[in-house]
Amino acid sequence: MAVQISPSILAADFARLADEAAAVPNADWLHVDVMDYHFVPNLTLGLPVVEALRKATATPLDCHLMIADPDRWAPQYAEAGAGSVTIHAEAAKAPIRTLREIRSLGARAGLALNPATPVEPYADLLGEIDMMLLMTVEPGFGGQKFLDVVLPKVRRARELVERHGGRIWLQVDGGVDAGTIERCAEAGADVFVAGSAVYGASDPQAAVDALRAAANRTLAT
Ligand SMILES: O=C(CO)[C@H](O)[C@H](O)COP(=O)(O)O
Ligand SMILES: [Fe+2]
Repeated sequence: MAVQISPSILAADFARLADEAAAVPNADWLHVDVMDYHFVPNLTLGLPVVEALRKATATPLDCHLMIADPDRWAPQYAEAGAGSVTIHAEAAKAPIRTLREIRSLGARAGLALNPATPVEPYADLLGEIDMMLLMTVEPGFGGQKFLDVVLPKVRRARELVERHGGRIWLQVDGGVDAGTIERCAEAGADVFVAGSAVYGASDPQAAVDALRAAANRTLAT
């Protein structure tokens, strides 16, 4: 399992996004939280910003759509050049069609589950996805406290993914920092989103390196 770190620009300075992307050249992805005031009680950014970011950085964009109608909008994020597009299981009405469309447009397809959404009902969809995102906070805001209660689900998701061939990435998102990343890695996550822990640090690049080292240490033991 190769550890990947995806800094969330939700915690970056929105007035200086190109500089903030350049501040983490060692990141595997840039995590882009799209919120629409409907699926979550917050509003962030949408397609025009993703299109602009795409031109401003070579780091692939990991778009996390917290929107009420992902079936309608997700393909456009793939068309805008996102390397990965993740939709929420709680919001999608036609997840199989939408996940297939994302893939057909050349992006990786992700399925996200809120903290209280069980993973087992989605076991049959593993063939349709490249990544599963397990929320470790309630979606909507950065800087929240990590929910330990999700860790057993991370373990169960890892077992399902392994039974399916181990090809699917397992991402955790929310409250991931130097104090929680080891528990996530130990439970089986391999892609780590970190907002405050990266952009709240005085040296975001060093914070990415430290998170990666902590996750790798856990996987080595
Ligand atoms: O999807 C999200 C919130 O809905 C964010 O990606 C997440 O909260 C990252 O921020 P932090 O690391 O500060 O918790
Ligand atoms: Fe996110």
